[in-house]
Amino acid sequence: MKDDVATPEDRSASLKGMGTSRKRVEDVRFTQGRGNYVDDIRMDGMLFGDFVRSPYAHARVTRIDAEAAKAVPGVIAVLTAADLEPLGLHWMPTLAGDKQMVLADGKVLYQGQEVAFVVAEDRYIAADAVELVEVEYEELPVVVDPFKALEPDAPVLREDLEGQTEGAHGPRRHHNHIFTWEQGDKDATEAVLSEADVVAEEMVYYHRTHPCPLETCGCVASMDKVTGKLTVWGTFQAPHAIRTVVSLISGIAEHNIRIISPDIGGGFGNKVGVYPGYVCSVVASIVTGKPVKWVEDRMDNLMTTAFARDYWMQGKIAATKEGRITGLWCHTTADHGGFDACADPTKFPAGFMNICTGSYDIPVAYLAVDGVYTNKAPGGVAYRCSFRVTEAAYFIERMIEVLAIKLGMDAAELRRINFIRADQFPYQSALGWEYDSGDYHTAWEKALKAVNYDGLRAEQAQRLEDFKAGKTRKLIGIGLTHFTEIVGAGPVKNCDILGLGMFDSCEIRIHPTGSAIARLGTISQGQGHATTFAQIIASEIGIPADDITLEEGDTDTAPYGLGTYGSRSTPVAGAATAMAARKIRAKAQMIAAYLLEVHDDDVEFDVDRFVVKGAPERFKSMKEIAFAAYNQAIPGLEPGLEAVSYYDPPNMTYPFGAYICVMEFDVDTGEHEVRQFYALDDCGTRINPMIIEGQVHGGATEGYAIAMGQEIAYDEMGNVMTGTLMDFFLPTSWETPHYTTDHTVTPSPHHPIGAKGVGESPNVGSVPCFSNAVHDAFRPFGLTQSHMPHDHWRIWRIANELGLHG
Ligand code: PCD
Ligand SMILES: [Cu+]
Repeated sequence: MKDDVATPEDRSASLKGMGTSRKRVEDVRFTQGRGNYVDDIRMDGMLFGDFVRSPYAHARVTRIDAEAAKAVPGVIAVLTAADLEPLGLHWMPTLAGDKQMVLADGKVLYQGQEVAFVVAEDRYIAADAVELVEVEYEELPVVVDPFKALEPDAPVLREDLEGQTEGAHGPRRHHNHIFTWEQGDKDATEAVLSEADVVAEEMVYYHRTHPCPLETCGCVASMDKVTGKLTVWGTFQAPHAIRTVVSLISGIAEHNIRIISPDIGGGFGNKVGVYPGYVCSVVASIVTGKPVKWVEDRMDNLMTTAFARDYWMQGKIAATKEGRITGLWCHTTADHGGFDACADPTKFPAGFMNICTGSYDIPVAYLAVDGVYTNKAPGGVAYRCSFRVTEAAYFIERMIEVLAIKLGMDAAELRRINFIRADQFPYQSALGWEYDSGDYHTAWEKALKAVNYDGLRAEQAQRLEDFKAGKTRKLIGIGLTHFTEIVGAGPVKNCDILGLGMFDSCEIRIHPTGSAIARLGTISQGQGHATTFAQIIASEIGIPADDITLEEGDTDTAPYGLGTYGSRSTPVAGAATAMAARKIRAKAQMIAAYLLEVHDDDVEFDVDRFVVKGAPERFKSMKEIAFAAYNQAIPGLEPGLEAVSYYDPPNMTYPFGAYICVMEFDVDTGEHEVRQFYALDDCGTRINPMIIEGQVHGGATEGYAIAMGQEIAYDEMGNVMTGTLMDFFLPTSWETPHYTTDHTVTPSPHHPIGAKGVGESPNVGSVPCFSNAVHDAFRPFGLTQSHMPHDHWRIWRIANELGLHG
């Protein structure tokens, strides 16, 4: 038999298990135009919805006249808040404990807000009719600046909350104030700051941006009046949570709701939240008895769905003369827009921003975050870090640079002397986290060596001399970052969303002939879960990954899970997958021992079989065991071979990375060139190195976009200045830098396979890296801090303000 002669290495290779760069199975479908996205769904009699949106950022809605729109042939209905009110659906709960208007109820709070929902026989008729809905607005004063929003005489944005001094996250001290969240020891930190040798202080702003996935948000809602069953296909990153929310707000029993996330064309956090379009489509389907589709256009998506960041972070960092950091202080003003619609775990209204001590051993720290309402779109979920770790990493990595300037020190050296040492893990941070594992010094040295750091600094110094001598107009900037991520929300004891604990799940069913299907509570949006989760199972139970079907996103078949965001799939659902596989392996072991007529303890697992200890020629392959399981394998033992695991992780995982980039800046035009970008990631055990590399390329490209040009900008009237791809920067292959990827492996001690997440890391790490390169180039001329995005105009302006234009 072939089986008998194959070496364990050959057998292992044929499984395509963990550690192999297995090709992405989903790409066969995607590259041949056979993906199935929401907009591909077509049903008999399907209607289309489109929104009338507010042109004003703050206005009272005094009259809505839909008569002309309703008269258009093919228009079926026009919904307004007045129609939703009797159903109690004119407002909906947000994932952050706030409530949000589904359709304008008396006033609008941001440009693009949903005012009325037109339902028609086709999309074009709906769009035409939208133009005919007459809405009268009475303009109100607009606030787009969160600091101005907190002034005593600022206009009242949320009239529905007037007089409410208690919010979802504690006391409110002003009519536009949402919450104050405090972590750490304020007094101790302030004491350290007042006595320190050196204190560096800076306002670090992380601008408002947007993930802009290729596919916009959308859904098809179909209420079957005969069966009473509501099915909704949609771009949902958390299908089960959506099902529960729909049940809670509609009163439809949860078993009568089926949520399906088909293929998703990129999520990046944009598709975590609940949008008015979903609610309106469901209501319209119930009212009309027909399926209703709603799909945003690009402007809808950019202007109204979950934005990212918009954090003003005032920082102070204290150190000794030698550069040992002694304390960190941060006060953040967080601009949440018109409604607080973030998707952070309940106890963390500013997400995990308290990871802002970063990779450094900082004895005391204090963080306060004030959430503020402004006349901008709500959200704050996205992107590539749902939980504000990007903001935290940007803050600390900028503060380190600012401190290095103040100390007159090399920033690589400053990091080195402050890193948490390998022997300090598990490490308790001053702001309350227990970092599971890390080896920062090793990663840092490897990175510095890989780019020849000293050589780069010498070249940079030479260039500076040449610049001063008038021989060149280009400066070199070296960007450094060492980030620590926190992903895998999360232990149910401290992480829930709307009361739903953030565990995750996997169910595996082995078929008689030894192939299998696995279903998870997560949902891939392009990450390649069908490829990687099968690899975990392959390694755990010895069935080739190619023989395993992986399914996600259908709430009628998948076990309950909290979905995919915050790089939680690998840390949580990945762990559930390994645990479910191990349950199967345990039963397989019993069956194998019985068939081999030895005691359970006398067989051991060997790649794809159980062998009798000391007698490897006596074995039962997993294939044989699977078949036996469907007969009376062991008298009295229940037939079948399947298992489910609901996994509540004991801790988060803490991936980290060392990123270095080299950029050149043309002082006269403000143009830049990314000469080199080196990314070392440590995500613990690596499941699929090729997919990890793809994640790093994608995340770093998004980071490049954010740092160097991407922004959702508003004018003072609250108009979105960047609502189309003409103004919103999305890098193409032309602008995208070349990346060098590298890694170290420090497994997570508590994760069953030692894996940590990686999807978010490259964004968390690359933004400060690019931004630090900009600042580094101009450091010799006195630049300490300037706001992103560092587009050509802003870089030109820096050069100009520093007097470099002669
Ligand atoms: N160690 C390791 C880790 C990991 N991995 C892989 O990698 C990936 C990823 O993972 P993770 O990290 O775990 O993550 P997830 O959960 O899955 O996902 C999520 C993320 O993911 C990322 N990436 C991506 N990609 C794509 N393609 N698309 C998309 O959309 C996206 N998104 C983004 C985001 S944004 Mo948020 O939502 O904001 O929070 S979060 C996020 C997958 O596949 C996995 O399996 C491996 O292999 N290994
Ligand atoms: Cu995150």
